[in-house]
Amino acid sequence: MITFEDVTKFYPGQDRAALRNINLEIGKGEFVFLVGQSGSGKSTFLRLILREYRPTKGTLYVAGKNLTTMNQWKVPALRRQIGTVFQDFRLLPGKTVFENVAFALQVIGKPQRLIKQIVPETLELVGLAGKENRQNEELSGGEQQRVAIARAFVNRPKILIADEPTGNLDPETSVGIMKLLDRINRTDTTVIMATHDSSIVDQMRRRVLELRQGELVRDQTKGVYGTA
Ligand SMILES: Nc1ncnc2c1ncn2[C@@H]1O[C@H](COP(=O)(O)OP(=O)(O)OP(=O)(O)O)[C@@H](O)[C@H]1O
Repeated sequence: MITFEDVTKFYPGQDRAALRNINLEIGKGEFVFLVGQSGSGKSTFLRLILREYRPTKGTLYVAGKNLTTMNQWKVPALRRQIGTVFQDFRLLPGKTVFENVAFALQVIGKPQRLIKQIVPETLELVGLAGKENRQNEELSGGEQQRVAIARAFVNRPKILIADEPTGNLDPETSVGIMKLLDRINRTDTTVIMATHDSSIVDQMRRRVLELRQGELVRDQTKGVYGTA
């Protein structure tokens, strides 16, 4: 699903690479944790997959496409196959739960009839049935993150990218969010999650990729957090 072939990324004006000679493959339906200290390159890794940047060197394939050579006009189609979830939820303010999730389908031109069917199904999946008409501001942090996950998943993307999704949540709420990501992963969605949450990585025992100063220093199946 994702292949990095000797990928290096320099930001303009930087003399140290943010990512250096990354080689790895992530298969369909895998669950991968991306760990490493602040500045080790995790966000850069995720942003390359989203084609927010191109590699400076090397080749990156995502969902069968070569992102290094992909034309800019094809990027929206790529991004429709990748759901994204962030630490700070990024919901549309002043909108209801239903509207936040429906919006993701409206912007890609799905008919209203379909939206009325799919949104409630997805809200049920994430444990928010009955809360369709709540405003974001009336939700707990964990509930807001569930809305964000519903929005990311409502179009059934092949890949879900989660950048510190539990970073603003207490441990108990975080466990609920991880159960949800696990459930989504079991639908054969590839999940890549950057995190500093050692207890979650240690509990889940999934593949762990560790970056250190832009280099891949560990690729461990059923791994642990294990970074200082
Ligand atoms: N837009 C940018 N321009 C220049 N340098 C950047 C830019 N974004 C990131 N960097 C640099 O690239 C390196 C990797 O940063 P990156 O944000 O990928 O790390 P990270 O592991 O995601 O960190 P964190 O855990 O704090 O989010 C750092 O040295 C950072 O300063």
